[in-house]
Amino acid sequence: QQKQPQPHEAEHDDPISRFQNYLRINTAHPTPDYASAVSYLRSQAQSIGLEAQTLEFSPNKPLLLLTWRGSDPSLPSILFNSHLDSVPAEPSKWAHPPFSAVRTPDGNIFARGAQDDKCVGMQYLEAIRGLRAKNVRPIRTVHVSYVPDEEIGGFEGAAKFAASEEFRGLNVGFALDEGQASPGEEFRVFYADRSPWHVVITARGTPGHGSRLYDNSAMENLMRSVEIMSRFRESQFDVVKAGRAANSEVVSVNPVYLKAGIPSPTGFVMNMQPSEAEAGFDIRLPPTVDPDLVRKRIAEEWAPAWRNMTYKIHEKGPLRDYLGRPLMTLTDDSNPWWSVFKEAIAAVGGKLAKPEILPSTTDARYLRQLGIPVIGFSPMTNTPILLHDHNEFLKDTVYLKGIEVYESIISTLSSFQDASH
Ligand SMILES: CSCC[C@H](NC=O)C(=O)O
Ligand SMILES: [Zn+2]
Ligand SMILES: [Zn+2]
Repeated sequence: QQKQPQPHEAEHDDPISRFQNYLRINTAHPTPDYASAVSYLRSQAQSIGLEAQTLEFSPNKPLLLLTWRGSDPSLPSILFNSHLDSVPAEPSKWAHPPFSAVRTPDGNIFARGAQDDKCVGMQYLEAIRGLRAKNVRPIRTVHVSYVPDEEIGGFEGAAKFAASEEFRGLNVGFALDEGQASPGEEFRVFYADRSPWHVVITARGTPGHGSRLYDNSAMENLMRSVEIMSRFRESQFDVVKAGRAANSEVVSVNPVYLKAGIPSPTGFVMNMQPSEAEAGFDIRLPPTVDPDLVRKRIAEEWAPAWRNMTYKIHEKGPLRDYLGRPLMTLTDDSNPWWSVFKEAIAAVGGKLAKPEILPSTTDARYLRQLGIPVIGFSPMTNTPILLHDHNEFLKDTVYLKGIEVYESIISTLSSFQDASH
């Protein structure tokens, strides 16, 4: 029987309280409190006996790196990554305040970040705490990183970390990063992310009186593009609805803003047709799609110059690794890390779902860009997918099971010996 949450729960020192403490630090954008999060995690690392260093690749954007030294530091290390930041929350839409980390009588812990991804960040630490208590000593060195700014692209966080001398010095052979919750019994695993493009299309055209019918207005030009893009969106979605591809295996094109009109003190001028109109789209490309074909489609169909359109493609991160290969981690027996990972899951009675492409995007892409194999994984079974949603929560028993899963993963991976890896 769970007790009602009490304000003094933060004083307790058990895995759930420590998770709640981390969740209560407001690291939501646009003003994430990174300093408090890093200071809390450093104190946890110290109580476990891990080495800690804070790196700062951009001012006020600290990155915490913890290290559990292995007995054979010549072997490539293993990295467990998570991000410090969260997306914002609208408190009025939540049943419990988003930074209260309230635990309800049925064990659900409500907080922004409970699934994305403060759970894994703390579970890594709890697993290491548990292993050290059992006197396990890793052969490979284990690193745990807490990076800023994942939710806004990772450009000042993981991207700079991956490009740094410090990172090169870690000699990372394999990494784990966040995944997504699984509503069923099987753990979901992700071998790739989709790459985000933010695309802005702008139409120009003839201005004129609101009563006139004429060709080539900016609005007409923009709306024609929006129709064409909507049709493409539908065609991709149809493939998913027909069961021929997963959501994350097609190109998603979603309009996110429309901007046009001539402002007036009371809203917009209603009897003038504007000379400029703009729309913004969130586009996601699976690694299996040729980006040049999408570029061509944008240039020729979605924003053609002959319809007085211009466009900007903001590519948010890399699409290929340093050898020009799509950013995918092999999940077959040719990748020994994958086999060892599978073993570790089976050892705690876990079932793995068929590996998937993540519909969204994580910092894993910056590591895969370096050729490092990365698996996206957040051990949450029987859990609704609530990342970025209202009332994000994680059940206490699911959280605790995840610690056990990581104990198995960390001990198995860190004791894996193979001459060529
Ligand atoms: C521009 S990169 C954005 C990264 C972000 N990550 C998680 O939600 C996402 O939108 O997928
Ligand atoms: Zn995340
Ligand atoms: Zn997120």
